Amino acid sequence: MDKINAEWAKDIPCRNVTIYGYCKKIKDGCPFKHSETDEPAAEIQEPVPVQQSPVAPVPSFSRKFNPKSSASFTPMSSKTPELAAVSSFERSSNPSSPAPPASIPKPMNSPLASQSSNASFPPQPFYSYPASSSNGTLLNNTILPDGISLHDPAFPLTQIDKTMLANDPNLPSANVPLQFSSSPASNIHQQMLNENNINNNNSRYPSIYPPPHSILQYHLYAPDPPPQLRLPLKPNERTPETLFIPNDLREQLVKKNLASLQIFPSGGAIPDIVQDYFGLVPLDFHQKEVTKDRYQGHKNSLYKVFSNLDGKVYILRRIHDVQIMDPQQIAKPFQKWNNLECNQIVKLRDLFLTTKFGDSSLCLVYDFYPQANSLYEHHFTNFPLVPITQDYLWTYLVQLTNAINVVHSKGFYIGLIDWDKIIVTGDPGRIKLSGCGAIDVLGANEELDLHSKQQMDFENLGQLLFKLASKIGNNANAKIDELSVDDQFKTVLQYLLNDTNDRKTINELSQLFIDKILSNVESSQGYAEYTEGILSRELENGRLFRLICKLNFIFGKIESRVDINWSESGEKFPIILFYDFVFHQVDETGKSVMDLTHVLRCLNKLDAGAPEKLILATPDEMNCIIISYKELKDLIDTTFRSMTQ
Ligand SMILES: Nc1ncnc2c1ncn2[C@@H]1O[C@H](COP(=O)(O)OP(=O)(O)OP(=O)(O)O)[C@@H](O)[C@H]1O
Repeated sequence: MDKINAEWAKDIPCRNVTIYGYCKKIKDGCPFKHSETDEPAAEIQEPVPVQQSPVAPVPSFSRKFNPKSSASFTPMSSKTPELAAVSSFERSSNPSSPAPPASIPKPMNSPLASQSSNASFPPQPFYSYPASSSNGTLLNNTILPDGISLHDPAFPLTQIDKTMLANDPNLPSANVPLQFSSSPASNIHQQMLNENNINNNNSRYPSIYPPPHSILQYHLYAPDPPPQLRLPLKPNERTPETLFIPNDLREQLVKKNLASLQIFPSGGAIPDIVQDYFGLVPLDFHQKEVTKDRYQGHKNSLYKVFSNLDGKVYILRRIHDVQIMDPQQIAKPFQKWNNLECNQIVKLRDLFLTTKFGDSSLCLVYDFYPQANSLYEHHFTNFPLVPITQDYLWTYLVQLTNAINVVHSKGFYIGLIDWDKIIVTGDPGRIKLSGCGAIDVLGANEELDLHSKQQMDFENLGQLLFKLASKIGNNANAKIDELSVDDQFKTVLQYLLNDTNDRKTINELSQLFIDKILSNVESSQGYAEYTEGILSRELENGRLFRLICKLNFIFGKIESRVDINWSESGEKFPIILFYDFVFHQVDETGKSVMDLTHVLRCLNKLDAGAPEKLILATPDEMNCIIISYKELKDLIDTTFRSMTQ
């Protein structure tokens, strides 16, 4: 920053002009290039409408636009409600059609593309904002497209943003409460709904999902190198894997997110909207032949769907061509299964009849578990195959016994326990019964009394475990005694498959493997602690990321190079020194020191505003400042605030 000889700057266009339309430092001798016509913003003329159109009177700016000072900044003013009718703001070469809204400023003071004052901008980024109330107060839990929370005090809104949000007729008004879920997927969903409102104000549903910028690119993360390529670490060095979430778990979670966000081309035989659900993606792509009649002779299909009520992802099972006259036939099973709380049963969320598929279809909506496979697929068809072992058999037995216990204690029965109808939702061998409730609605097994139906559950469980056990060592057609499992497991199978005993109870059953229940509790607890530990490693990432963003917003701005406040005697100079102190440490030989612990320690103290003092020295070590983290924090906050006003 050579302030005395500013010759180098004379050919560089002034950023102030680019951003604000004028340079307030011009009178103080700003050394950057200004064109002759540059004048203070107050003199900028009111925007002149290009033409009066009955559809959309859109202002066009004849000069460089200065959103800060221009009182006429009404990007989507409520005075021009017809603007909403301009669908998707496409560029049009037709002179009689309304011009697109010109020069809408980008959020967060990003430079306007001011080279052409009539340039139109793709509206999407601007309108992906969540709603604001009329006084500009933001609703809670809203996020920017890049995931920065708008109500985060670290990122107060600029006046431009507030004006834009407050005046935007495309955004829902403050009195329409928006239901934001805390899940990222639903935030994205809400954002997408807002985006869609631009394209078609009459539609409540989005046409594009997910918006391209929200697709997670997990393959862009560099994987850990193979062991032979790993560099030996010094005692104080750590690999990212030991500090942050392990790669395989992260990839697994990212894939789950991707699976949730998956879309299917609209049109064709699949309706766009079914009741409160949209974005149907067919799920049952597996190649297996359906040999069983599980739904009283009715065909069935499975879709992943988005709910328009809460933005979450669900699965929708459609049972084709069902005629139900009595509403109670739907209401009663729904109440039963919807109220059931059991970790081993996929929750039924909704149940309705619809004609959207072209027939009278019964639709059952359940929780969606991304990347879940059926037990059969998990162990016998999908790649990589997970070999079935006796440990798996025990854990499945424990979990399914719990499911039967919960259901029987409520006074009903499961009816369907099969390896196609059990999904594996995660480690270690976590399973859930899916598809519960359907046979109740269809009135299957009506000839049986409750006791017989419940006894059928024990038998179904026995048959499932027998089929699984016979796959260990490939003992097809073997008898229980010939299976490659231990005697304790054989005893359980004998109990479950004993035709002569029609008084089986959960108590008797669980006594046969009480030790396995205890070890199951132990392993579940261990896994919970492991995941909690990983979660705690990631705990501060978001906060520190926001802090680093804040520092970077204010550090190294071109204007600061000519601003006296940032010079060695200026009040902002400690920020420059602190930035160097955190990130540009060198050892006594001048070699860079990259110590993550040092960075984290400094940033944490800064964030907390610790009273601890530190010495900040200039690179030539001729000057130094003693300052506390608290003072630095205040200085950085004031600087950041002044930039955002
Ligand atoms: N709740 C769920 N969440 C996520 N994926 C699921 C869920 N339920 C099922 N799936 C996936 O959908 C696939 C198909 O399930 P489905 O219950 O239709 O099995 P199926 O063998 O086709 O049964 P059916 O004979 O009833 O059609 C499963 O293999 C599983 O991968």
